[in-house]
Parts: sequence; structure tokens; C-alpha cells
Amino acid sequence: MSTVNLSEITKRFGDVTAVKGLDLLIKEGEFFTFLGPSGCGKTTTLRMIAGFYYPTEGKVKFNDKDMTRVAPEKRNTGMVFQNYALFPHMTVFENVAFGLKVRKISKTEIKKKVGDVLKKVRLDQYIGRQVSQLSGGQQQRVALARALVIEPDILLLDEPLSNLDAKLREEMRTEILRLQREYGITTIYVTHDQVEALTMSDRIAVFNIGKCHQVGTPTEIYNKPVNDFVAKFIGETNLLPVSFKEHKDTKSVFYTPDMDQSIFVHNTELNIASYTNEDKLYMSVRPEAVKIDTNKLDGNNVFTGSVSLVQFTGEAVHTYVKMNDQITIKTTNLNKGPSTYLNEGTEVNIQFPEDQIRVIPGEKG
Ligand SMILES: Nc1ncnc2c1ncn2[C@@H]1O[C@H](COP(=O)(O)OP(=O)(O)OP(=O)(O)O)[C@@H](O)[C@H]1O
Repeated sequence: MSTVNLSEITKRFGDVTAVKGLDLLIKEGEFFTFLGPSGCGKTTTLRMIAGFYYPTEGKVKFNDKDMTRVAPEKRNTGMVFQNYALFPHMTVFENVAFGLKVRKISKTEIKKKVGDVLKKVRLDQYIGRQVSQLSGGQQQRVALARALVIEPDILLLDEPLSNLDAKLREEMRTEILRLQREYGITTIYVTHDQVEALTMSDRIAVFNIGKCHQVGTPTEIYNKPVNDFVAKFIGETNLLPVSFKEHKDTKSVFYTPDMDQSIFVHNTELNIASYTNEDKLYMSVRPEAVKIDTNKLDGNNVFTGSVSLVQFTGEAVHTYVKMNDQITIKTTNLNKGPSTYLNEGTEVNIQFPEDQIRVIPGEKG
């Protein structure tokens, strides 16, 4: 097991800066996820940890050991690739044994280690099968077994589930987590899928355009996004530009030009003094936090609109409420049966609860 410490990492490919000034400390035994849209620098960062790329600037350390320019085979990391990178015409045994043969381990020991790891990934009965004759999920398990068999200090997973269908993806999420907990291995997982990141990780780093915007536990990232990019990328949110008006006891008042209304926010954590008029500010309120009712609602932040769309997903019902020509607010409620569904065109009241609004700055380049 090992910690991974990245300090002031920058990676340039010619004119393209793939990663800019990245600092990260990944703890021993942690399941840590790099999350972000395509091209944001997740894979480049993972490859610098694996040693396939060297950083242009900055340091990579495992525990206290400087690994910045150490060759990949000398790092003791196990990597699982998006396309598995297996040898299709070799058997499961041969694929998993490959890394051990390179390390010149005795035949008896190889047999034992491969047998053990295949039991762990529940593939022992397929040991002699050619990889090309396995399903996608089984191939993914072979790739995992091959990474784990060398007993790596760090497990690196690059979008390992993106080629699987939705049901199998969910199954493999649980499987990967089970193995990670059993081995207690420091794991870095790359994905652009927020549900995967939220359900699997101890902590998540959210990337955009070569920069890491926030590091935190899934609940911190979801409940307290640091800016508009993180709020939009993780889950769904209603985001409206606002400007600061005044403080009132434990409340702050903002103004939203899009709705031409004042918005009361309870105990905003935003340090207003550090923002100028040029800085963009937004109020973010999650759809599940918005109250919706055909009856009158008491308190601040109550607005009227009309239902423009109802989407049924099985467990939840999303009701979109048109406030004016520019603004539609999304609300989400658990499915409480057909009598609670609203018809399009119904006049409703919605409320943004004061303690569920987060005022956040716009992303800075
Ligand atoms: N070998 C390379 N040569 C030149 N540019 C590269 C190279 N590898 C990555 N880049 C560029 O660096 C940026 C970050 O790429 P990276 O693959 O790290 O992103 P990513 O977040 O992993 O995206 P994806 O999810 O699509 O794999 C992109 O603009 C990409 O085009």
C-alpha cells in the first residue's frame, strides 16, 4: 500500500497543456476517483502516476519516494485499461500469468498466484478458456485479475466499465469495490460518469480543462460544490445568475435578474467581500430541494409558474416549471403514485428553501 503525492504537476504536449499545476494527496488504501468531461486531463494524470508519461513540471511521489521519472515497470502499479488490453488468443491463465512470467517467478508459484486471484474475481472455472470466448464482463474480470496478481501497491483503473452495458456496469461496480476492500489497495479510478464516482469513491477530484476544481467526499462534492462547473457536472441543478444585495442577521439577500426577484439565503458560506462586481455569482438549488405545490406555500422564496413537462423515471418524477420565457425550474420528487402527478399547464407554487440554496462563484479559467 502506498500514498500518492502529486505536487505542482503540469503536463504539456506541444502547445496543449493537458494538466496545469495539479496538487493532490491520495491516502493509503483510499478509493480515489478522477472525474471530469472528456479531454480534461484525467487519463494524462493517471498515466503520469503509472509512468507512461513524465510530467513537464512537478513531482510524483509514492509515500516519500520520488517516482517522477521512474520507469513504469519499476513502480509496482497495476493498471486496467478501458479496452482491457488483453491477448485475445491466449487463455485466461496465460493472460493473468503474463506479468508474473516477466518478473521471472517460478512456475509453481505462478500457478498458485493465478489460481488464487482467479478465485477472487470468480473466474476459476474459466482458467483454460481463450479470452476471445469470454463475455465483456468476464474479460473485465481477467483484466482486473491481471492487474491484481502482481500484488501492486497502487491499482489504476482507466474508465474500466465504459464498454459494458448498464446492468453489468452496476454489477462490476460492486465487484471492483469488493476486491478493493479485500485487498485494501490504494486505488485511483478514472471516469466521466458521476454516478460511478459518487457511489464508489472515498474521495473524488473534479477536473475541467486541465485543472482540478474540487477534492472531497461524494457528499461534500454534491452538497457543497465550489463553483458553477462542479455544481452542473455533479448531478443536476437549477443555476441562476445572482448579485449580492445585503446581509440581514443570519440571512443574505441576493437579486436574480432572470426572475426579477430577491432571493433569501440562510447562512451563505460565500465570502462576499472577496468578490467584485465583475465576478459572476450563481445560486444553485438541486431539483430535489425545490418544493412544489398547487396550494399556497409559506415563507420566503416562493414563486409561481406553470408545469411545462413531467418526466417519469419509475422511482422519481421530474416536474419542470416554466417561470417566464427564460427560466424553467426543474423539481424532483420520489414517485408517490398517479394521484400526485401534475398535468402540463397546471399553475403551481415553487419554493427554494433558504437553507438549501448555495451561492457559488463562476468557474475561473
Ligand atoms: N499524447 C498526446 N499528445 C497530444 N495531446 C494529448 C496527448 N494525450 C492527451 N492529449 C491532450 O491533452 C488533453 C487531456 O487529455 P486526457 O486524455 O488526459 O483527457 P481525459 O480527461 O482523460 O479525456 P477522455 O475521457 O476523453 O480520455 C486533451 O486536450 C488531449 O487532446
